[in-house]
Amino acid sequence: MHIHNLSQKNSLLNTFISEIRDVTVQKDRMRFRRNIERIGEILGYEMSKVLDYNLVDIKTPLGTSQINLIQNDIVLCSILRAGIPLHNGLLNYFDTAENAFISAYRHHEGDSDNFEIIVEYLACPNLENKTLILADPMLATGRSMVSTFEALKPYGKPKAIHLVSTIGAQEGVDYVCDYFSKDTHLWIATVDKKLNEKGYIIPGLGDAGDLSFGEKLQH
Ligand SMILES: O=P(O)(O)OC[C@H]1O[C@H](OP(=O)(O)OP(=O)(O)O)[C@H](O)[C@@H]1O
Ligand SMILES: O=c1cc[nH]c(=O)[nH]1
Ligand SMILES: [Mg+2]
Repeated sequence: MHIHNLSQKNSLLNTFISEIRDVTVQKDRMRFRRNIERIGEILGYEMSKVLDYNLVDIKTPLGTSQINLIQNDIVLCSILRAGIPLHNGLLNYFDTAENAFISAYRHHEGDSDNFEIIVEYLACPNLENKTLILADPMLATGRSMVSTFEALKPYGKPKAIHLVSTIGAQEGVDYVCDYFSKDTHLWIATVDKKLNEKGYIIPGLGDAGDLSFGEKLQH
């Protein structure tokens, strides 16, 4: 897998990462969502550099200008619910993309720290020969990404796969590396060292879904 960990180079991205982590700043729900969206915009821009381009003639009022434009048929698939702000950020730049949505959540049996990933809602276009962007802000164990991709398989074989995330744990990065093919790209804002016993990224940021949309009841 091609891993692009963007925090390895200093940039404005660090400001947005620091704000989604900061226990005080992250309480501003609108700012939290907007920062995830801004990170999505930056990750999308970086990803655009490895897409396929065609030389196109653009007619101006005074002549013709030639420019390379993206020729990939992009399908942007996000994992509900925490994926929504990241989806919006990517869609701000890939404005003609087709869209897919899938829900994945952790189901805990009673008080147990163990959980299974439940995939329920799925709306997806044909993926055959498309460029699939699979977005989820948190890559903790990596199981949501993998379960999601398994559920997408009946929709066709993409010609390229780009995983997009804001904060990952090394364990989750290793897990998706083992599962996805070598030519898959991972675009990630930063990677933390570990997970706690409940599968939360440490230091991470807490629960991205709750921070974006409010706490949900466990069921
Ligand atoms: O890599 P994993 O270990 O699978 O964990 C990451 C998943 O956990 C979060 O979703 P959550 O289950 O909290 O659902 P939510 O979006 O409704 O908050 C997050 O948005 C990912 O989908
Ligand atoms: O740290 C984590 C792990 C999974 N999901 C989150 O929202 N945060
Ligand atoms: Mg959550």
